[in-house]
Amino acid sequence: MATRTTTQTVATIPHQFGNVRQRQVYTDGFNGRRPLVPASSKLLELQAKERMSPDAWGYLSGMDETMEANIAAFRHWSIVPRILRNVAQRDLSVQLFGQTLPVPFLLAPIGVQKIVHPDGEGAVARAAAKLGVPMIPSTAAYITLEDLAKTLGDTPRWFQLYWSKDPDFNASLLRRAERAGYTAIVVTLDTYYLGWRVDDIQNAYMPFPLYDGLVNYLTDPVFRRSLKQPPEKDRHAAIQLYMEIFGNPSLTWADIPFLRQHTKLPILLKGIMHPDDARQAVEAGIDGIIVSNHGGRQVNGERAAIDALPDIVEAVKGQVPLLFDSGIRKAADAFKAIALGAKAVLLGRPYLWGLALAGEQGVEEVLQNFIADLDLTLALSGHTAYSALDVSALHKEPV
Ligand SMILES: Cc1cc2nc3c(=O)[nH]c(=O)nc-3n(C[C@H](O)[C@H](O)[C@H](O)COP(=O)(O)O)c2cc1C
Ligand SMILES: CCCCCCC(=O)C(=O)O
Repeated sequence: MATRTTTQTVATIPHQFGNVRQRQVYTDGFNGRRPLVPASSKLLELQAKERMSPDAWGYLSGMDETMEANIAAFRHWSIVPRILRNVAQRDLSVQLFGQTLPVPFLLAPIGVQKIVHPDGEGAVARAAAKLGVPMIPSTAAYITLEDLAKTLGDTPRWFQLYWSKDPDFNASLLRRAERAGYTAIVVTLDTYYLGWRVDDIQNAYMPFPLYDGLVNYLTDPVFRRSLKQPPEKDRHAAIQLYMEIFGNPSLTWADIPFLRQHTKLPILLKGIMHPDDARQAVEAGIDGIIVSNHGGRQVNGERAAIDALPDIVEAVKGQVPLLFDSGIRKAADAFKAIALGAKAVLLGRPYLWGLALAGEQGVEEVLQNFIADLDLTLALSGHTAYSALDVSALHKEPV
């Protein structure tokens, strides 16, 4: 099967993938069939919007101002290609926490994916596993972290923790993630409340009453013990408890040791936008930082994430790896974030748009396109490895 061959190609020779895929698209025309998803992220977004229910679309969009700013701000930097540098052999891999990731991106944690497609996270995990692209399942997934781990097989996986008000439940999730072979913990710190999302309010839409989206809670022994009746007997009480404990606005830096006490895995904090917070994270012994404004879904009017990255790079001084997300729509965005100092980036909404359009295969095509674009962008800019990029590959544009 043509797609299967491509898949193996990515896993084994990622440095040539851009050309391979381009040849496949131009000469074989995907074995005579049209692509399932557009290669253009703008078209991908438009088609996904047409396919999705207005409620789900509103939820995915979140807020407008910062989301748009995230994308526009990539224009503050441009790539300056170099020539005659022998770029015939290229390396897309990056080393993180002792692991080699085949490509410099991971799939961002995104909750409640079944609102987009009935196969939800399962389809995403299968596509990720085919291509060996690392995935970060959300606490708020529709499929348990254990089942997603089985689907992912050898593909690197990190677990995203929503740090709830119940310490025993948090400890239980961390234990489960370790047992299920996750190799890092991503603690999201910008979502103790959901932001003021006007589309959801207008549509009277919030996905969290969807009982099925709480499987990591419903299957957890600690969560179950806190209920008077099993959730299967009293769904309402389970949902109430979930809503009560989901976010913890009382957390402070003094709580960070709790994480260390309950996991041996590398811990990354997601949602850092201020250099002082980055410094404090390093002082607290955190292993990595994800510079992110949650895709502009939490604080409308917030600074574009890519604009926050250089100051954080400066503050952290290479003491721990930095990752980046919020607004990555094409390889050039990833290239810029990595040249500015991120080790790797998290891909967010675009893979959900692929999911909305064509399930597992849609996600797979989005990822293939992204990898091919990454490879060609590297080659045509005159570089051979993402791990060796630095800010000299960019020009800062006057704003
Ligand atoms: C629908 C949706 C749900 C999300 N759910 C989570 C989540 O469960 N946990 C989390 O840490 N981040 C979550 N995020 C944020 C993403 O991890 C990531 O930060 C964001 O999508 C990046 O912005 P971008 O998609 O515009 O590139 C979600 C984002 C979206 C769009
Ligand atoms: C149904 C649970 C909501 C989890 C939060 C998902 C999220 O992070 C988001 O931005 O939305």
